Amino acid sequence: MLKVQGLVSGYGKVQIIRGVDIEISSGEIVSIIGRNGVGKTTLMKTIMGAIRPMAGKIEIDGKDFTKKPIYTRAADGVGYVEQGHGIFPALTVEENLKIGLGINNMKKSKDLSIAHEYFPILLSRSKQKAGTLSGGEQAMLSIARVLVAKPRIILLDEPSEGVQPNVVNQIGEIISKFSKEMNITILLVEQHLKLIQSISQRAYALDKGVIVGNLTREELLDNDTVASYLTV
Ligand SMILES: Nc1ncnc2c1ncn2[C@@H]1O[C@H](COP(=O)(O)OP(=O)(O)OP(=O)(O)O)[C@@H](O)[C@H]1O
Repeated sequence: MLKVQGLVSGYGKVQIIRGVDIEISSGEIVSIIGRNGVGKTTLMKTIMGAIRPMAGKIEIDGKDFTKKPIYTRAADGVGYVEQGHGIFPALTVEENLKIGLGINNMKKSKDLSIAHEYFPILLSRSKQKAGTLSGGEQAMLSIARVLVAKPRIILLDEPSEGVQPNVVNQIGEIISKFSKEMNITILLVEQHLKLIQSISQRAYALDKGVIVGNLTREELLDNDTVASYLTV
């Protein structure tokens, strides 16, 4: 479904991602784990088209995405939940969700039912300004906003950030549920060990811009093994 080969990217002339290979099948939930600053967000942004690769190839469903810009991704079924959730705080929950439907559909009363089906709390908060939501609700909104476009793959960058532990569990269960029911592939960047372990089928470990581990589900469930990739 997603195939990344020999990917090199960074900022200016500085290489942060230094030859990454990743392969994910349709419907899989796969995590990228690694310490702070190893390049996880840079990798996600490169796959998403926000950073142009210096070398390598990105394929999604057999189509070459290497040089495609970020704004074509949503129409091609690729959703991105950026680190820090990326919601619009001055807009209402409903307006944020409508943005997920695409700029052309903003004024139409399009179907947001998928968002409400998986995140019912957002229905009761429809008219509330997104900036006044709790951390957990903001995380839910950021995921729901991508979900309304019915993507085939979602890149999720640290959805647990600023979210209470019990709500992180709840969000994890919802991600697993819609991934299974809608056959959505998930590439997850996380530091939150429990979330990684509860929903990932396997994981890649990233260190200094290269893949240093390819962990099976069994290896992921071993706290010491995972911790060795997450701690400094
Ligand atoms: N816009 C930028 N310009 C230059 N360097 C950057 C930029 N964004 C990130 N970097 C650098 O790239 C490196 C990797 O950062 P990145 O955010 O990808 O790491 P990360 O693994 O996602 O970290 P974290 O877990 O803290 O989010 C860091 O050294 C960072 O300082």
